[in-house]
Amino acid sequence: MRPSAAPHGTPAARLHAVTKRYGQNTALDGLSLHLYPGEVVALLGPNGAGKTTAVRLLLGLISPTAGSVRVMGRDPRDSDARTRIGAMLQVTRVPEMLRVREHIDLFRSYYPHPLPAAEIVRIAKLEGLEERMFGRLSGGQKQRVLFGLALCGNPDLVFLDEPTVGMDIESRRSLWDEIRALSASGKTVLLTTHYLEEADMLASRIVVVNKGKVICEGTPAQIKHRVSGRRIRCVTQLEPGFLRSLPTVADVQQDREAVVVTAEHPESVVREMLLRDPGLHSLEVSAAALEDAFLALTATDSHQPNAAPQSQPHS
Ligand SMILES: Nc1ncnc2c1ncn2[C@@H]1O[C@H](COP(=O)(O)OP(=O)(O)OP(=O)(O)O)[C@@H](O)[C@H]1O
Repeated sequence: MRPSAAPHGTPAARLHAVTKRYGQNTALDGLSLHLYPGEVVALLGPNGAGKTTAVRLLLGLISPTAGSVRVMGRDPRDSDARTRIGAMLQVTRVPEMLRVREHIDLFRSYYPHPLPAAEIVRIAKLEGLEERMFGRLSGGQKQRVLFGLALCGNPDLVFLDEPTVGMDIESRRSLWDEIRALSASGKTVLLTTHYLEEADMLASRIVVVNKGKVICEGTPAQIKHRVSGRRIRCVTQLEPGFLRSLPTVADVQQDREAVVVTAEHPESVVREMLLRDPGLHSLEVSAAALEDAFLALTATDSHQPNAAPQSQPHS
């Protein structure tokens, strides 16, 4: 079972009331984020929300304008902190002409207590690829190498930025298993992803960020619960404006030829829709998904720029 969303104890890493400005642009606005040992935390948010900025601060690559950043109780630029962190970033570039084995050996040499190379090969499923040049690997294989390199120093804290981009379903699922194994062994994982299914499957806690602030956090189930109601999906001639006027309808979205209506009481909404449009077809009613919750949360926040953050910071 996954841990609860209310961890406690000493955080492995924390951002406390952090503001980060780039000139006039406020990327993070008083954001607090605590990561506890054994957690897989998914940081979600629309483009430009501040996710990368938060990760770059925790990696010590940039400094906060205000607030404090700590990794293992230290400044993240401190070498003791840095050697306990592993990162797989979208921007990670490694020489194309080095072989996989050479990359692993090189990365292992940066750390005082590296994992054995064979262990990296096993965890990242690189068997048979050791002698291949990095530049000759497929996109998904490159991702697996970068995952392996992030683990070379046997880190306590691992940052994974969109780790399964470009992977086929089998590789994605096997990487999820490895990420679960990392957290089961007490390591802390911070994951950013645009695949909400990935956050749903992996995260013990989801932190939703928008415009540099935490707008919501909790287990995937708690986040989904924030969107009460269910999803009605069907193909209909009825106008979105009319659908929005029906009792308990919270949201109406077009999805290709279908319309997706979120409503507290789908039965009465469906009844009314069928009455008004006898040609309505392809009807499905399902529970709200994480995607619905995410869209509803970030949309509400966009409409209310001064909405109070709803996180529950840990002291
Ligand atoms: N070096 C920089 N100089 C100026 N502005 C920046 C810089 N880096 C980020 N920003 C701005 O800060 C805000 C947050 O950016 P950030 O990259 O942290 O968002 P993100 O949530 O990671 O987005 P995405 O999902 O698109 O990667 C954005 O408005 C971005 O344009």
